[in-house]
Amino acid sequence: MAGDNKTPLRVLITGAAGQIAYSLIPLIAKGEVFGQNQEIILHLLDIQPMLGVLNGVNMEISDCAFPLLRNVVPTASVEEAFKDIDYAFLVGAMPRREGMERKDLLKANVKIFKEQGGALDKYAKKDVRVLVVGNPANTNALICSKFAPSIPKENITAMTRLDQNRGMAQIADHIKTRVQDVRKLVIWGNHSNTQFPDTRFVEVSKDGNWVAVANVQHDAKWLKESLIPIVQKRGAEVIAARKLSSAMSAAQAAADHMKDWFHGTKKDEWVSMAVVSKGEYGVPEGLVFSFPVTVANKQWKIVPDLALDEFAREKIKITTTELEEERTEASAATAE
Ligand SMILES: NC(=O)C1=CN([C@@H]2O[C@H](COP(=O)(O)OP(=O)(O)OC[C@H]3O[C@@H](n4cnc5c(N)ncnc54)[C@H](O)[C@@H]3O)[C@@H](O)[C@H]2O)C=CC1
Ligand SMILES: O=C(O)CCC(=O)C(=O)O
Repeated sequence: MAGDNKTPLRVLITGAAGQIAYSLIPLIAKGEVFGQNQEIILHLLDIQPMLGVLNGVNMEISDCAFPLLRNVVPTASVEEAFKDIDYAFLVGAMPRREGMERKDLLKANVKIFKEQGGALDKYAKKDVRVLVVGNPANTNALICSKFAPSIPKENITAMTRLDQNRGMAQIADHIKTRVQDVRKLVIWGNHSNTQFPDTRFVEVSKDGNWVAVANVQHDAKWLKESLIPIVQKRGAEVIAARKLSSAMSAAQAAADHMKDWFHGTKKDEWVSMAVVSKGEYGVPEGLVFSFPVTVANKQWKIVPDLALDEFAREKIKITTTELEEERTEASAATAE
């Protein structure tokens, strides 16, 4: 029976009248994130001028007749939206248009995340788990956490799962296998074109066994060099084609991120999440940085002791420098 006897989870989506939310809402309401026995109360936040559109979205939610959906709270009130929430997808922010870099969004968007950090601090449950999707996602998460001092820093993460999914799909296509037969692609760093998609640990399932990608037919140069710019520039490529940024795939990645955080990762599976650094792999403390993680009991853990060669170190340095610059800019913008 839908929901069983469990208490419903209060799940917030911000930017709820926007395009990512439109694809994300049904994934959550159908039980694909928190499970088929978990009832949900959806809190949907957007800004006042979008309330008419949000009302239309709410009508469609009703028309879907989702069995797991106990209630919907569509609102432009930050207090109402963040009140007692268990999980938050912070999507609402200005998206990039053609010709812009994600960091061009920084000044406008970090102010939103300063306000929402304050709202998490004041109104959300203290063990709330947060996924920041709105760009620049890593630095927005850092700012959000800075203004939510009562929420553990580990509970505020940012999304690089779309980059992981993009890379895994490209690899599967390249070596002519199924995407579920590829694992351990690592995204290091920023959700930007400095990110480092690292293929050195990739494994492929062959005849029922996982083997290093080096042991299957592949083009080593493509894997080491070509894949990196493909993944780094995929967001811009979609914008150029659609005249809008990725939405269906972003929603799927957000659902994947939260599902793994909620249910845990499979044995020997790594996923990439941007999480607060405590200095792992030489990344400065406090940056929200994408690492390979495993998850158990709703706690992520960075995969330890991976060897970094000169190439990897250089790439990680580039994305680290960008995140440090973003942190400086964001601190200035939120002090204004
Ligand atoms: N981390 C990632 O992998 C990805 C991140 N993104 C980012 O996600 C964000 C949203 O993208 P879309 O849904 O396509 O944009 P959209 O423009 O369709 O929707 C954004 C929504 O956010 C709302 N919004 C703006 N300020 C808000 C506030 N203070 N509180 C609540 N809602 C607010 C807007 O009114 C709008 O309805 C963008 O920043 C985009 O760049 C998009 C794809 C992937
Ligand atoms: O690239 C962008 O700014 C659009 C959204 C995004 O972050 C992505 O598609 O990866």
